Amino acid sequence: MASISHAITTTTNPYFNLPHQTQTPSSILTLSHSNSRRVFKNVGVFAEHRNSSSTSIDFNDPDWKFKFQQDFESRFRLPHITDIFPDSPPIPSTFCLRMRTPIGKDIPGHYTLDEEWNGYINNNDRVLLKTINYSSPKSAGAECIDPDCTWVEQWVHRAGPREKIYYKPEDVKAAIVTCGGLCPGLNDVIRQIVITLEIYGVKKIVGIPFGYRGFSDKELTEVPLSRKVVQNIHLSGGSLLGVSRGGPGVSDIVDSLEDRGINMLFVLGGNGTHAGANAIHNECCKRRLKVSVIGVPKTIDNDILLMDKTFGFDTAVEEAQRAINSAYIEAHSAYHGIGVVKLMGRSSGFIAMQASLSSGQVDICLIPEVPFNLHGPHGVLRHLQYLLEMKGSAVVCVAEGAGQNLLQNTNAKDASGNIVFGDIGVYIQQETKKYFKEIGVHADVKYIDPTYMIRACRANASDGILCTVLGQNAVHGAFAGYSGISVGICNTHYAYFPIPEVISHPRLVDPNSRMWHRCLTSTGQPDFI
Ligand SMILES: Nc1ncnc2c1ncn2[C@@H]1O[C@H](COP(=O)(O)OP(=O)(O)O)[C@@H](O)[C@H]1O
Ligand SMILES: O=P(O)(O)OC[C@H]1O[C@](O)(COP(=O)(O)O)[C@@H](O)[C@@H]1O
Ligand SMILES: [Mg+2]
Repeated sequence: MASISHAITTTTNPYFNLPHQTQTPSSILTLSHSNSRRVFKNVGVFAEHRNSSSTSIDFNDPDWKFKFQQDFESRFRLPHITDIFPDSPPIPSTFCLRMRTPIGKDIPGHYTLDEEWNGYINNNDRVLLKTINYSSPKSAGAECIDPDCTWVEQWVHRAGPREKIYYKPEDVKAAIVTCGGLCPGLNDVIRQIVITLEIYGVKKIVGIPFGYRGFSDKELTEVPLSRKVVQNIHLSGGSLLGVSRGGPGVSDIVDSLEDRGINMLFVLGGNGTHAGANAIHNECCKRRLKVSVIGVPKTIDNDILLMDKTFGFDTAVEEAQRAINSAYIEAHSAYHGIGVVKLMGRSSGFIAMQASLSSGQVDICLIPEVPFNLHGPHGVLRHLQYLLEMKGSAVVCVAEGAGQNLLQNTNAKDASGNIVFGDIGVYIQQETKKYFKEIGVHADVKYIDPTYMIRACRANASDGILCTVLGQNAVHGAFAGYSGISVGICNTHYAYFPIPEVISHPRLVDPNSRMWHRCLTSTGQPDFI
């Protein structure tokens, strides 16, 4: 309901002051949320930054912000091989862009065609991690550090080629391994890593087959990689090297690295794989091995912290919306049709949320982060009945990890230790059929499970670019001497992160975020509690 109130807007920069009714009459129209049924939970909680150091901050200390930033800087410091080998000499980079020096040397302010310009990243370059200044902890999606939601700058390390490198290309044996489930773009990243390594001058490049398992299984042999081998692999989905879950322990993997003489390891995988990569890095440090371990986050679930998105996610959403479209057409063409689509998303509902948003054909979106009831006056089934009455058909999009409390716990785990979920899609399908039968209303329920179809496809253009940049930056990070790091996109820039910071917990959809609110606005669904 709209209500009249008197308010004064405050703004610090007159040039960016948005025109507003407050600037003419003194009374303005503000939107009251008194009608809203939504409960805004966790207001003021910084979703991605919950950590022991920041929760122990004494905000009465006038220096708290300075101390927080110091702590942040040390947490985001990138492990470097000079931590173990302080005398390791830096050498001039063999990755050279000088042939591509900008022309127009006579134009003032432009670099000249001499030593000055080379296209390298300065080690002190930083990327701003958070770009919104929330003026109130009650702002939708506010991620706050202190109770007043004060602006605190948080900087992470910019990714890219450095002027000095810590490996002679002729001494490098690089290996690539792809672990976990499939994800669109794996081949694009493999390809770009190989191409960039070759540009640095590396000759020994191998692929480890079938994830970490390839380090221990004697029947699996290394795959020699070169530009020629990888030239066209991005034209198809999957992974040239194969993937797997489970596999040997960290100690066995590092034994294998030693035996094979591998000193650069590129690990493509999700949070499990990254936990493994970090453990491999730590073990190499313990054994005093000069090895760079670099992670490239791979997961259609998009559940890695601090990044705009992970590669393959966009493609998965695009494919998922095709399935939703089919469900919509089926439902819309049937008398009292209901389409149910189950999408991946173990603990995070990003695919379901984004696919619902992009398709615009979903009436009910269910994700693991938001509890719901199926039965009862506010349950999903009652709303489906309402939708059939009002519009004759309905589409439900459910993430695989949603509503697990409604199912029997199987206690089963996969080879990597991930919980095997009950099938929420099948359950919703069955319960829906039962419900409408019981109330004597005809309902034609169609269930679509496109799970493996959405991750086995080739990367789309946007993911193709992301993969290319991530692959290149992974190699730059290794040559720069970093280890135990991961590369990601952050506010459209590329950054390196210490692995523990991006996997401390799975990234989740924040039910207070604007994106989830937008999804709810789009579906028009109520709360199901
Ligand atoms: N905490 C961990 N420490 C070491 N290795 C791990 C850990 N969790 C998973 N792994 C290994 O990482 C690989 C991939 O993990 P998984 O959870 O299946 O996929 P993802 O990396 O996509 O999350 C598996 O080979 C698994 O054994
Ligand atoms: O059947 P699989 O291969 O275990 O994969 C299923 C899992 O793969 C995923 O798509 C991605 O998981 P990972 O990021 O761990 O590879 C999950 O959403 C899903 O639970
Ligand atoms: Mg995982």
